Amino acid sequence: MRIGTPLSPSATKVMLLGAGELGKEVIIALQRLGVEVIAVDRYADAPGMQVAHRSHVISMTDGAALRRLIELEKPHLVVPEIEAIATDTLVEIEAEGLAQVIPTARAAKLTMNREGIRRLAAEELGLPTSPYRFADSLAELQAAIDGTGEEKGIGYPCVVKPVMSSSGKGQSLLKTPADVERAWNHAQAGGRVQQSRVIVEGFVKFDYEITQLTVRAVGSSGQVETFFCEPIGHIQVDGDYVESWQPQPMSEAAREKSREIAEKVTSNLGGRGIFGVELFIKGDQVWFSEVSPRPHDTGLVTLTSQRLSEFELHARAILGLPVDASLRTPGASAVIYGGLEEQGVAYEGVAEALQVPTADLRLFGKPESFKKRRMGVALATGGSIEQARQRASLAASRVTPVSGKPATKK
Ligand SMILES: Nc1ncnc2c1ncn2[C@@H]1O[C@H](COP(=O)(O)OP(=O)(O)OP(=O)(O)O)[C@@H](O)[C@H]1O
Ligand SMILES: NCC(=O)N[C@@H]1O[C@H](COP(=O)([O-])[O-])[C@@H](O)[C@H]1O
Ligand SMILES: [Mg+2]
Repeated sequence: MRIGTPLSPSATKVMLLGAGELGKEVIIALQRLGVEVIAVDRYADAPGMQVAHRSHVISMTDGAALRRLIELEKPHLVVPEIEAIATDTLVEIEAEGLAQVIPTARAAKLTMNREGIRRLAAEELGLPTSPYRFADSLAELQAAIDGTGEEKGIGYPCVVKPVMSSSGKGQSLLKTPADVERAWNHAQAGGRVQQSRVIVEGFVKFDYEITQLTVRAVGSSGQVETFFCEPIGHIQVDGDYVESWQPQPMSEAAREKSREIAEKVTSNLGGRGIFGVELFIKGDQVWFSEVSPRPHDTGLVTLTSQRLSEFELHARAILGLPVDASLRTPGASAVIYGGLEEQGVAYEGVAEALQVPTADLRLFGKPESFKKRRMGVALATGGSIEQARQRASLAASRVTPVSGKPATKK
């Protein structure tokens, strides 16, 4: 593997499709290795665009626009950073040999839609998952929950999600029949793309949930091998992550099963790169939930807890370079939300946050804040997970997004 000089004919060129907080860190890792990086997203000044060599604003679900851009830029690698992409175009691009899609175009296509990855995991690979059904209308959703003569329903409690969405958008927990219509309407409003189909899943009463970061990278054998990071524990509120820590203590049996499931699903998806395998754990029992064939938001903790963060691991793996997935120290991350709806916000309390021992911050630089938009993250390490979590949460709580408008003179 050789790496060229950016902005010269020898450049090694990587295009990120999606340039949010996760892409920004991947881009920084690639920049450090002397890679030429092109960032793409649906809006200008996305976090990753601020650290890339150049950027483009397009609708990434528009296949023709995506193809034109790839033909123009001729990247060696195309790296999806979000799921809502014209993945059929990626399949074509890969087949035509125009660029290599990370980890594979098929992985991007299957995981863009909850139906693709769920059917692969449960029906083809036989992995344990929550019971599930799909529905295209309110009536079908009700029938999927209640059951029909011959088919048992999912029942209550259950979870309804648009088949294409992320970070909990459009997701509802249903406890009684009175919740069904609201859940259907919420899913219709919350999907990332225009798509009415939903999945309804039986609610898994897990003890805790983890992200099993799994890296497929060239190993000492010269072949692609599988490497596991220590499990990441996390807390989700309304389907969106608010806190994560590493390592999550687990029984030996649950840890082994988690790695087996992660190995099965990632080796089927193939290619090189990092995957975030989401698993629910109860005692020694493990359920597969979903997988991101890319860095995972809960893995932001690895910026402080691992020798190589999940972003550096992704950068190395996709370039065919060796990886080291080892833990450095217990660590934790805590999310900083926008809290207000405004462009160009400012952040107060940064110095106070960084006074917390071991604390670090990432402010993503998103041009527009929404109440529930993730704008930054606090990181901390500690002698124990508890200490790291307390420090990260304290640091996050000290950062306050405020109006960035100049104060008007009286
Ligand atoms: N069937 C279920 N049983 C219990 N909890 C669930 C179930 N499905 C989802 N959850 C809870 O909601 C969270 C988000 O669900 P899921 O990962 O499917 O949504 P998402 O929109 O893809 O989120 P992200 O993009 O952040 O991964 C889970 O991590 C879990 O806490
Ligand atoms: N769970 C998926 C996830 O965390 N994705 C991350 O959030 C960004 C979108 O943020 P936005 O919605 O604030 O634009 C994505 O670009 C990615 O970095
Ligand atoms: Mg998830």
